Amino acid sequence: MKLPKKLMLLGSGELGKEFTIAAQRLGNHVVAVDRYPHAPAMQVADECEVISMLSADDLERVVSKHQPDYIIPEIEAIRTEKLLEFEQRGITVIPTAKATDYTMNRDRIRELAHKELGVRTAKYAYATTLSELQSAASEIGFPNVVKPVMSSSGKGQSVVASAVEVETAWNYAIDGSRGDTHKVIIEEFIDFEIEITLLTIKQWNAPTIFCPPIGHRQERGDYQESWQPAQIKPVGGASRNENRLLAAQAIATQVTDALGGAGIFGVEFFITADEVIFSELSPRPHDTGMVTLISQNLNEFELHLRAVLGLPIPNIIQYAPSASAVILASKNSDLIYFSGVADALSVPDVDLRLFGKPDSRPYRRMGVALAKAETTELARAKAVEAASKIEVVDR
Ligand SMILES: Nc1ncnc2c1ncn2[C@@H]1O[C@H](COP(=O)(O)OP(=O)(O)OP(=O)(O)O)[C@@H](O)[C@H]1O
Ligand SMILES: NCC(=O)N[C@@H]1O[C@H](COP(=O)([O-])[O-])[C@@H](O)[C@H]1O
Ligand SMILES: [Mg+2]
Repeated sequence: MKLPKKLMLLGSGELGKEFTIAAQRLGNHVVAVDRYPHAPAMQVADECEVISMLSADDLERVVSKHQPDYIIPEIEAIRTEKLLEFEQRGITVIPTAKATDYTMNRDRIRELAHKELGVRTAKYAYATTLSELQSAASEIGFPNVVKPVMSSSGKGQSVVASAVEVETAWNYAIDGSRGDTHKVIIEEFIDFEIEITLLTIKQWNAPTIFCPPIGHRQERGDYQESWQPAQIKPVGGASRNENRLLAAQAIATQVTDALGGAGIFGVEFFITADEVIFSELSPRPHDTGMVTLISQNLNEFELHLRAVLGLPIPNIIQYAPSASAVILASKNSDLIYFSGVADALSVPDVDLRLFGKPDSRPYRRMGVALAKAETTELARAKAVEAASKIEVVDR
C-alpha cells in the first residue's frame, strides 16, 4: 500500500477535524465536506466542499470531481443509498455503506442487534401516530424514553414519566426528527449504574481490539462529561466486573462483525447491576471518545485512520485516568470568542480543544476540556473545572 491516499470526509465537525489532523500527519490528502463553510475540519483539510449531504446529486458531483480512494462519513445524516452506489463503483466507504445505512435510523440497527443477533436491548416499540405511541407507552410502561428514529445528539428525545406526558413527547419527537419521517421509537427506561462507550476497532486483516471503556454522563440526550477507564462497579466481586466488560466486548464484536468493513466504532451500553444492555453505535469516532485526545498513545482518530488504511496498531496504552468535559454555547452568535483560556490552562495536565465553529446556538458544543490525574474522579473534577472557566462570548 502506498500513501498518500485521498480521503473524503462527509461531515466536518470537531470529530472530523481531529481525524483530518491524524490523516495529514501520515501524509494523506483530505477533502472535507459539510453543509456550511468554515466547518472545523475544513480549517485543516487540503480542500473543502459545501453541499447538502442528503442530496444524491450533490454527493455525485463532489465524488466525481475529487475521485477519493475512501469516503469517510463523520455524521449520520447522509444520503446513504448513494454511498451503497459509490461502494458498488469501487470506492471504499468506511466502515461499509451498509453500516452507515443501518445506523442512520435507530430502527434498522435495533432490528439487526435485537432481532437478527439476539442481543439484549431495552424493551422497545415503534409508533407513527400519537395513538400508536399511546398504546405502545401503556405496553412498555413508565417511565419510558421517546426518540425520533432519525435524530442524533438527543434531538427530539424525552423521558416520559406518565400517560399525560405522551402527547408532549410525541410533538417534541416529531419536531426534533431529521427528514420528514414521522416514526418514533419508545424504549423502556433503563435505570443503569453507568453507561459506557466501548471504542471498538475493527481491522481489515487483524482481530478486533478495544480501548479501555469510557464512562459518560448525558443531559438532554447529549454528552456532558466522559472519563476513562469507566469503573464498572464490582458488584459480586472483581471477577463479575471483568465479566461485564467481556460481555460488552463480545456484543461489540458481534454487532460490528455483522456490519463489516474496518474502522473505529463507538458502541454504547447501559450497565446495570446484572446486565449489559446494548444501546446503539456510531460506525465512526464517538464524541465521548474525545477523552482519548489526552488519555491514550493513539487517540480514537489515529486508531480510526490506521484501521481504515490497514496500518498496524501494535498497542493501545492508556497513560493515566482521564476525562473530558464539554464547553457549550448559551446563545446564538456569529462572533465567537472564548474567555478564561489562560485560567483553564494554568492547571497541569489540562488541555483544551476549541473547535473553531463559526457560529453558536444555545447548547452547541464549541469545545472540550481534557484532563489527566491520579484517579478518574480527580480527572473529572479537573476537566469540569477547566470547562467551567471557559466562557463563549461575543463581541
Ligand atoms: N432507554 C433508555 N433508558 C435510559 N436512558 C436512556 C435510554 N435511551 C437513551 N437514554 C439516555 O439518553 C442518551 C442519548 O440517547 P441515544 O444515545 O439513544 O441518543 P443519540 O441522540 O443517538 O445520542 P448520540 O448521537 O449523542 O449518541 C443516552 O446516552 C442515555 O443517557
Ligand atoms: N454525537 C455526534 C457528534 O458529536 N458529532 C460531532 O458533532 C458535529 C456536529 O456539530 P454541530 O451540530 O455543532 O454542527 C459532527 O460533525 C461531529 O463532529
Ligand atoms: Mg448515543
